[in-house]
Formats: sequence, structure tokens, C-alpha cells
Amino acid sequence: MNQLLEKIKEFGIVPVVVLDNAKDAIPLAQALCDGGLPCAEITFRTDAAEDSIRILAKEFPHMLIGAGTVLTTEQVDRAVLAGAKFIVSPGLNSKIICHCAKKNIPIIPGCSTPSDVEQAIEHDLDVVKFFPAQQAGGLAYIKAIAAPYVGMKFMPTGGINAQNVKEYLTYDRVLACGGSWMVKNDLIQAGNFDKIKALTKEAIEIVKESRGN
Ligand SMILES: O=C(O)C(=O)C[C@H](O)[C@H](O)COP(=O)(O)O
Repeated sequence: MNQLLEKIKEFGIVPVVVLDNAKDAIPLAQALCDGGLPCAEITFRTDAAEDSIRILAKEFPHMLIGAGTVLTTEQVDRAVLAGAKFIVSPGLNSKIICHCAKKNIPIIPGCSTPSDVEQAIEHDLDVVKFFPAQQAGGLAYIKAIAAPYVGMKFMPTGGINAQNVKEYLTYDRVLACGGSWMVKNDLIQAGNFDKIKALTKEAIEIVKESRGN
């Protein structure tokens, strides 16, 4: 498996962040790092995404910063140029996967059906996002879909929180979980970075528990 994906596995959780204002990028990143999780997927849902990635790549070079909600090859280019180290998309788009392969940047596309997973295999991928995880059938569905595709690992995202993340993480075909519960937009907007740090610490404790240490 790609080294960067190994790193994501080590973290166990990828915070999915929506930033309305790039000025929040630094305190947000500081809270994540202080909480013990130097990793973030900055989503291209807002205009602030590209600047936020650029700021974090420069100011927090030790952090693993990726771009999420990537829907076009143009966004891939902007994300990579800004310094994103990985790309995540909600669905599987062959054009985007080929573009990422050309640029040699890891992509984790969203899958929610066996056909999606088979397309990912066609592209030689061994990790996919499972989205929307909780709503599409949760861990039971992942176990069922993982059975025939023995080489595939999953990053469940969507509806995951401090209450249900542990059960996902204890399944060995789950690489890591994605989620926004520790970086909720209202906490960012309220400047409540202490709470973000506390929720991040709690999340990291759950990762440790799921690994029996
Ligand atoms: O933006 C994307 O690229 C997505 O595919 C959706 C996000 O991953 C989920 O919205 C996160 O889910 P929550 O943790 O339930 O907020």
C-alpha cells in the first residue's frame, strides 16, 4: 500500500473539515495537532478550501493535509498546487482517478456499491472511501461488500461519531474512518478551538482503545 495511505491507517481518523474562512485554518490545525491528530481533509465545498490548504501546507508542513469533496480535475490541479497530499471524492469518477494517477497523487474515491468497488479495482486502487457509511448500511454492509473483494480496504465516512467509530475501527478491513464530528462547522465559526482539541483527543483515545492500547 502507498506510504501515505499507511500514514492515514496509523492516524485511524481523518477529520473532514469545512472552512468558510481561510483565517480559521491555522487555529483549526493547531487544535487538531494539540489534540494529537495532525491530519485534515479540507473540503472543496467552500471557496476558502484552496487558500486554507495553501496556508496549512506552508505553516504546518508536518501535517498530512488532503483535499476533500473534489469533483473536477480542475479542483485536483488547484488542490495539488496548493499543497494537498491526497484527494478524496464523495463518489467514484474515472476521469478524476486517471488525472490523479497522472499527477501521482493518492486518491480515495467514494464507493457505496459492489460496482463502484469493481471500478476502483479496475483503476488498481486498494483503498476506497465508503460513503455515506452509516446511512448506506454501516459496518454490516461494509463486511458484506468487503467479503468478495479481498484486497480492498475501506475508509467509512458519513454519520460517524464518537459513539460508533470504535466498532468500525475494530474491523480489520477498515483502514481509517473519516468524519466531521470533532471539527463541526459551528465550533469553527464560534472559534471554539478548545472544544475541537478536546473532541480530537477523545477521538484519538478511541483509536487507541480500538487497537487494544
Ligand atoms: O465532502 C465530501 O467529500 C463527502 O463525501 C462528504 C463528507 O465526507 C461527509 O459529509 C462527512 O460526513 P459527516 O462526518 O457525517 O459530516
